[in-house]
Amino acid sequence: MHGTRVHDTQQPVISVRNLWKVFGPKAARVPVSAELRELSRRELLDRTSCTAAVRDIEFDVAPGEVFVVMGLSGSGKSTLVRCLTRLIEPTAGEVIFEGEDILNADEKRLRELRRRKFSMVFQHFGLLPHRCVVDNVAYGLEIRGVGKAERAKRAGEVIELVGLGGYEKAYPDQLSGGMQQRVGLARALAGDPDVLLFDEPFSALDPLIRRDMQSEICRLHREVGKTMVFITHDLAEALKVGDRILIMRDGALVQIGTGDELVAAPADDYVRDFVRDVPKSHVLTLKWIMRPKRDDDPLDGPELGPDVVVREATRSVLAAEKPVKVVKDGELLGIVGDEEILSIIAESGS
Ligand SMILES: Nc1ncnc2c1ncn2[C@@H]1O[C@H](COP(=O)(O)OP(=O)(O)OP(=O)(O)O)[C@@H](O)[C@H]1O
Repeated sequence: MHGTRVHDTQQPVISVRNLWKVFGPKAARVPVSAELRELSRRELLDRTSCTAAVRDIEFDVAPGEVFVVMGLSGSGKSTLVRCLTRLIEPTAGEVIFEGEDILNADEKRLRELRRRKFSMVFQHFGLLPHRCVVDNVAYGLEIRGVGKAERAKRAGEVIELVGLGGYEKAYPDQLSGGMQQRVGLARALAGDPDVLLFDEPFSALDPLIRRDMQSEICRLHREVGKTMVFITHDLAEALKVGDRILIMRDGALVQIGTGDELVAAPADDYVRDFVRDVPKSHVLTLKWIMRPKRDDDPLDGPELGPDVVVREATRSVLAAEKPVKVVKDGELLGIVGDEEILSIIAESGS
């Protein structure tokens, strides 16, 4: 969802600092021991019978951002996201939500936060089988004590929003997987939470339906602008829905960046492996491929911005008789000619 960028001046919705989740006996000693903290996953398990599922993670999520957490199976994605609402109790660290450290919240406050501020969408929908669509969607509102007429009105609105108008009285087993997940989405949106958390929501769906649902998330995000934290192990999905992507390995943070940053400048071989098959021309923007101006460059060619995706610029660069100037706020940042474009296209295999 390009275009929504993080602004440094905005107060983050979620700030995570030095977060650890260790499973196993006497887990709390691990984050505070200079020696144990440094052990590899295997060494830690052998020495202490503990698994550090989340190791010293830090990040901020900006208002309205779609923040993706990605990594191979077992890298700690689900544990990390569950720690954000204390569905899993963190071992150490801070989770600041709208200025409040929720690790200090008591049970009552935590229940309130989960009911009003966060909503989670799971891979296996978690719908109530004996309730029709509208009653599933309204369930959270019912628990909050919202009156019947208001529940029905709000449920009707979000059912329309996710494209399920007409199915209000259907039961979950009468719906396809994609439609059931739309019900899951409507249910999550019904309570108007500040943050939506998605745990691999589309992994159980057929590839075509999955693609539709990814587009649906982009559309919903444009329409409602909610802050979202989205777990996936699929890079194409991460690139499609995410403003920024956090890559995890063995519980630790490897890199955080926008899709083009990860593809252009992977932090290590693990990230490089993830992004290897991404068609570069679809992700990289002109700022990554431009070269410095040379003295003999004609400067009366067309202008394009640094954030134009290479694929979108290809036609105009190749059609232009002069090299294209990459310009932002009137400043010449660099030059892109046929050579720069063609080398990226060749690498992309597209
Ligand atoms: N309750 C638990 N007790 C002990 N170890 C656990 C527990 N839950 C998770 N782990 C371990 O923590 C690590 C991270 O698991 P987690 O499920 O967070 O990874 P993931 O990246 O979400 O994987 P997947 O994509 O397969 O769901 C794994 O090694 C897992 O075995």
